[in-house]
Amino acid sequence: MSALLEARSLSAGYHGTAVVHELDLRVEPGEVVLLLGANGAGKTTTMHTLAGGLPSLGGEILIEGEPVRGPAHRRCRKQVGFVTEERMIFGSMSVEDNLKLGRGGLGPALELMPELEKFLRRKAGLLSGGEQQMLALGRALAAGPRVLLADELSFGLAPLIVQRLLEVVRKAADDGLGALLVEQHVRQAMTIADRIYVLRRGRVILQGTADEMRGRLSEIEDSYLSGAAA
Ligand SMILES: Nc1ncnc2c1ncn2[C@@H]1O[C@H](COP(=O)(O)OP(=O)(O)OP(=O)(O)O)[C@@H](O)[C@H]1O
Repeated sequence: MSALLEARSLSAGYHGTAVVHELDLRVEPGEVVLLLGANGAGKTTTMHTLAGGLPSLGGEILIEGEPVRGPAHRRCRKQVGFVTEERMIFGSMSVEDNLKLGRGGLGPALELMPELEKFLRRKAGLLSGGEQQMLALGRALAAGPRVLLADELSFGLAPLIVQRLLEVVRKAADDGLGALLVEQHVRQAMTIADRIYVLRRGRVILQGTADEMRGRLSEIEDSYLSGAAA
């Protein structure tokens, strides 16, 4: 069976110079997959390339078994949702209007994130960082993507909010979504993850199930995720 999202020997980078080399990665329906690595390992470059914001420098990206090449809007049509730490919301618009702008509309977003109901008339820019990210994630998931790419979804947020955002992603995966997450909150993210890839200098140096990795978490953090290991 085809993976929802697959990178085959993907090279990615800037101005023709690869910083991610021959990456092989799969996300299956129902899976939450973590992409980990120290600063500069190539996680964001990988996510932007998979999302279509950066052209790939080699290899293939397949969505539901079909190779994709086009720019980001073409990939969105292929049902890839993308959320980043930059909280893609319209700050001067109300929460309600932000949700209505999403392809999924208001109802499904509120079902996913009932917390947003009490803020509907508030300008999105006045919400806390965590509430803004709930808005961005709720809107992205309400659109019903097959794949969610989330780059530092919970950057700078309090643990309780991080837990809530991760729970929502887990629930969506339980309903059939495939999610690829880059997360600084490694221990928390591991609690909802199925599989993990660890990148170092743009190459996968470790991969396995979350169960396999959980027992080795301290070692993984010391060896691969510290700044010095980039
Ligand atoms: N716009 C850019 N132009 C040129 N090189 C870049 C650009 N953005 C990132 N890089 C380089 O690409 C490499 C990978 O960076 P990337 O941001 O993908 O890593 P990362 O794993 O996401 O790190 P971090 O956790 O710090 O965000 C780094 O060497 C970085 O300096």
